[in-house]
Amino acid sequence: MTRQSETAPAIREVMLECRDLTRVYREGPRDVTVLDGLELRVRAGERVAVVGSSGSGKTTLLNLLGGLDRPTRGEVRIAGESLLSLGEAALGRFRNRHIGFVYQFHHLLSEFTALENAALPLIVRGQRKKAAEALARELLDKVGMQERADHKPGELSGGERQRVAIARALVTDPSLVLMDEPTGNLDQATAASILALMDGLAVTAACAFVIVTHDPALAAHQDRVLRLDGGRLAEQARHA
Ligand SMILES: Nc1ncnc2c1ncn2[C@@H]1O[C@H](COP(=O)(O)OP(=O)(O)OP(=O)(O)O)[C@@H](O)[C@H]1O
Repeated sequence: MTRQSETAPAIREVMLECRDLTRVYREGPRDVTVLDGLELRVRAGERVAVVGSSGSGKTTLLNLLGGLDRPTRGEVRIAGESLLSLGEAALGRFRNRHIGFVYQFHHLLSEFTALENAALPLIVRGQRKKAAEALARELLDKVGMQERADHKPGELSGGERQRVAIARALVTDPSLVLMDEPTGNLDQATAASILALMDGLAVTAACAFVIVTHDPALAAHQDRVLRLDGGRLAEQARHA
């Protein structure tokens, strides 16, 4: 007799969990509740798209998931660790260790080359420059930036800078990648190669992805599509 574990894929660990996540902004005399008791669970290797109208709170949510902002109420746990329990320095180390960011403002360092920018998270982590740059070069190859690895951000197009940011986000082999319109500036062929790279990482490295997008094709490519509305997430589609 075949055991269950030999036939069914193992249920993977929860990599990201939000409970009762609430963010209220104070605007003069009144409070604006943007996220209101939001719940979310993303497993290792799962890719989730978050869609929603402008102003629905997608950026607010990404900032809370990445520990760039603190919730008014509720909590975010990543790889079993509650972000609220971490002080600023520990949070910085935790981010470097577990989270890859691809946000719309790439914040590449202008005086460094594409290669140096992509290697930076590993250098910050204490890895030697040569080893860090070898890994960064591999990632730049995968995003089609091998020819321009020695150029500085000012000498790159918007889409090229975006690809360097993607390489930088993935170079640390993160548990969770948070992306805001990751393929927005890219042509179809380049976007397709980035999606293939993400698919590969979800499978081989069990990386979890949360991808904010207005692009229906990018959303439809993910395992689940969640819609942010009224401060909470509701499942719009499930493809897995
Ligand atoms: N620091 C802040 N102080 C007060 N209100 C804020 C602040 N940041 C965001 N908001 C408000 O919170 C709401 C959600 O903003 P957010 O940027 O998260 O939306 P979004 O879904 O990412 O929008 P878009 O798709 O247009 O980028 C908006 O009404 C916005 O004006």
